[in-house]
Amino acid sequence: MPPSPEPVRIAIDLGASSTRLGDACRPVPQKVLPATALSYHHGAQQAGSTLEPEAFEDILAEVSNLAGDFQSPRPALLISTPNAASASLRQDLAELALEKGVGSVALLPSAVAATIASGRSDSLVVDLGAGLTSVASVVRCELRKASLQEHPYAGNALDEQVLHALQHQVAWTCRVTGAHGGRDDDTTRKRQKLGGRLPFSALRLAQDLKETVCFCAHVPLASLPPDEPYRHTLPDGQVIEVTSFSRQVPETLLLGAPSLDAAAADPTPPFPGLPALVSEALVGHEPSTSTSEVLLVGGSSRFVNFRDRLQAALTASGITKVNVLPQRYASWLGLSVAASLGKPVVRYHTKAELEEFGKLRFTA
Ligand SMILES: Nc1ncnc2c1ncn2[C@@H]1O[C@H](COP(=O)(O)OP(=O)(O)OP(=O)(O)O)[C@@H](O)[C@H]1O
Repeated sequence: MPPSPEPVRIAIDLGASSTRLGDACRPVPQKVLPATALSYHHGAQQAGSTLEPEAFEDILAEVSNLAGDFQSPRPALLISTPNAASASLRQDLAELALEKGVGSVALLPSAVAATIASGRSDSLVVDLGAGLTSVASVVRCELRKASLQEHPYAGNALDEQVLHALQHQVAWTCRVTGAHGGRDDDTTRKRQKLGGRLPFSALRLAQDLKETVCFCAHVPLASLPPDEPYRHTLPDGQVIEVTSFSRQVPETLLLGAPSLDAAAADPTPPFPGLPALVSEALVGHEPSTSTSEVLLVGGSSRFVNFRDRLQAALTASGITKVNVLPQRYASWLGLSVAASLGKPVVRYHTKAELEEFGKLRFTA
């Protein structure tokens, strides 16, 4: 009998801003889907959040496209997600994938994937994404849970800071509800000052501004004199002044920020700043490993001067070097490498296990 063919291995990197997926043999994702399973709001990444199976349908449809179909040989999935906050989310996706006909599933915390992408087996990973900032120690390709620090202050929160800074400068074009409370109506578009519910276009504009005009000052902002006003023209021709927020917004990653929803019934805690998170993580970090270096990943770490400022801020914690990976999607690359390494880095779970225990039992 001829040996059964190897299953196609598909890597899925579930992020808050997008889902990256593709054939795990390739070093870059074949598809980048806009965020679906993890919503824009960081609230969806709180521990214990669950999602309806429909939230994963477009992801599984893409897996089916990439693998040909779910029949023989059934694809093997390798899923990377933020480290702890969305544990129930990755469990849901893994179990649903097995029920839909995927052959086997493995999970890799994103800190482990980033470590593997850097060519190491140990590191202290600082990941600044869209929904989550996390610091985690990885030893011999395993996440040290005692070290894990996560906070929902990341790229999305910075977008909200930019919006807040713009609220007295910009009139937004947005859809308003029709006169009879019906659904949004193109004919009732009006210009209105920012307030109440934010139009998605406003958040998108804030994100673009953050990525293009915001940067870190080369030394702490408090030690610098006020800068000259700088004007920027928005796509609709409005002119705004950006100096009031362009350096302040990324600075909050280092200095910390108050709770964004302090008035809510269940507000998120204030963000203590990255140096404080790293100090906390170092308490659970094994001293035998590379304690003097940090691996910095995630889209929100890409501000000009940010790496150097972080390195300077971490010297008090004994960190002498902050390394960055040049790849845009470092954890996807790590998944791809892990897929080729196989065991012991990756442990695949099957439907038989799901049927026997009623739930998959992941260690990470
Ligand atoms: N050049 C840039 N400067 C600042 N921020 C950027 C830049 N490029 C991307 N970002 C921000 O990075 C974030 C996306 O990063 P990333 O892809 O690492 O997140 P994710 O993996 O989807 O999210 P999470 O890790 O929270 O699940 C977005 O908030 C985006 O605006």
